Amino acid sequence: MGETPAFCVDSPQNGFSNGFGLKSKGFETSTDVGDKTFVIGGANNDSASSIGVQIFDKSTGNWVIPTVLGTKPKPCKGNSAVLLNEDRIMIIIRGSAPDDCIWFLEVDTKYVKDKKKVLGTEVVAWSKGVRGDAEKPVVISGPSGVGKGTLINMLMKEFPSMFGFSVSHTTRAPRGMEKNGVHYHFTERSVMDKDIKDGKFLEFASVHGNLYGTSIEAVEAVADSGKRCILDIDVQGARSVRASSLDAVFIFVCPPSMRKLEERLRARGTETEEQIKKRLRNAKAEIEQGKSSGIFDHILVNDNLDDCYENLKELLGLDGSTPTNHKPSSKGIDLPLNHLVSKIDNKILIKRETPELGNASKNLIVLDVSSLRGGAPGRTRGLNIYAIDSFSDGLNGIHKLSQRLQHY
Ligand SMILES: Nc1nc2c(ncn2[C@@H]2O[C@H](COP(=O)(O)OP(=O)(O)O)[C@@H](O)[C@H]2O)c(=O)[nH]1
Ligand SMILES: Nc1ncnc2c1ncn2[C@@H]1O[C@H](COP(=O)(O)OP(=O)(O)O)[C@@H](O)[C@H]1O
Repeated sequence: MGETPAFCVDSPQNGFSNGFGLKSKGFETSTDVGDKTFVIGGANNDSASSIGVQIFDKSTGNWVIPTVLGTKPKPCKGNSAVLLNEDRIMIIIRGSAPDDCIWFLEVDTKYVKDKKKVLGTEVVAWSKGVRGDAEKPVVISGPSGVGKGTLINMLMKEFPSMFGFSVSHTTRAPRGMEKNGVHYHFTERSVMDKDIKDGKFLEFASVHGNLYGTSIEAVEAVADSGKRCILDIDVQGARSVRASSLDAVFIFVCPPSMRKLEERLRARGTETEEQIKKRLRNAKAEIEQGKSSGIFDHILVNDNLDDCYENLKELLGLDGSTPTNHKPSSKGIDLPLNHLVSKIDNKILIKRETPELGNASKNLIVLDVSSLRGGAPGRTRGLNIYAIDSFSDGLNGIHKLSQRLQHY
């Protein structure tokens, strides 16, 4: 048997306690989940550009370096760790920018369990926490030629700083105007098969005889740019995403008739006769599934393009008053550098350690984690944050707390 990792607090300068008996020395914290101890902090083993994660398996006495998915937080001067629902650890990063201080390390969520099965290794996944209901990703599906690409282009043109396109991988050949890395990542089948096996895809499906898939990186690249992610994927892909933790808005676009759909496909002139026939055959089943599967939140009929576009904008909450250069709000959290962390029910209390600024300062920050949504891959939404002025005893009980809560 190996030794259980021991972490002790020497002094506040060298380490800190987060209030739960989870202690760190230097820049690491340790959190027990079942038989495993997750040690989080320092730099990642293979790169100094991200925070490290190691697992001590108490049942075997072995240390394990897990496969770490997701965009990772940068190395930091220390963190506090709070276990939530036995399946994810909330990490509060010390000394980071206000929009970069709350992260979640998923250790046993459905997403992580699925990836463990695929990869056959220990897996953890990072997801950054964002306040409130930062705009959900948008999944758009519909038969070939219905106008998905046209509608998405209109949206991206009108709101360039708001939306980002999830660039899929595909094994199909590029069309004349299509650019690698912009419209698709055009890929060899063997490469894509391997990447799928390695767990790099959120979803994939065989569509009209080619393989298509959304990589985790594609979704995270958009989230990292602070934009709302748009996915143009088929119904099978939408079903997979629905079953994932992405927590998106699902929209299905229907043609006004099969005849109109055929006309559009032919007028586009990008497919051979054989490919057009195949796409029209598949369209019938796709429309049936789109309407009856329960996957989609909204069904849009693309008859008149301008009307359909207006309806799409309305669904996405983009009424006339939305500035076209609007960005999804990503207000951060100004955490005091030195703080103590504790948990009461679904509230995480972050108490300033040195309230020398006096009672006028916000001494206690409360993170309400009762309605978290989403998660890896992508963001964890639904964090609610409050601050309390002069709070003499931060751990005095939830009843007192609730009387004093005020919006931050
Ligand atoms: N599941 C899945 N479907 C995708 C993805 N990317 C594109 N598709 C779908 O594949 C189908 C064919 O796309 P494409 O070859 O661009 O043809 P088009 O729909 O006629 O423009 C469409 O239904 C797309 O929505 C993806 O990453 N995953
Ligand atoms: N409402 C519409 N009325 C007429 N033509 C349309 C309409 N919407 C899109 N189109 C045209 O139909 C063709 C197929 O649209 P596209 O956006 O490429 O479809 P998809 O991405 O769903 O395959 C394009 O030539 C486009 O200009």
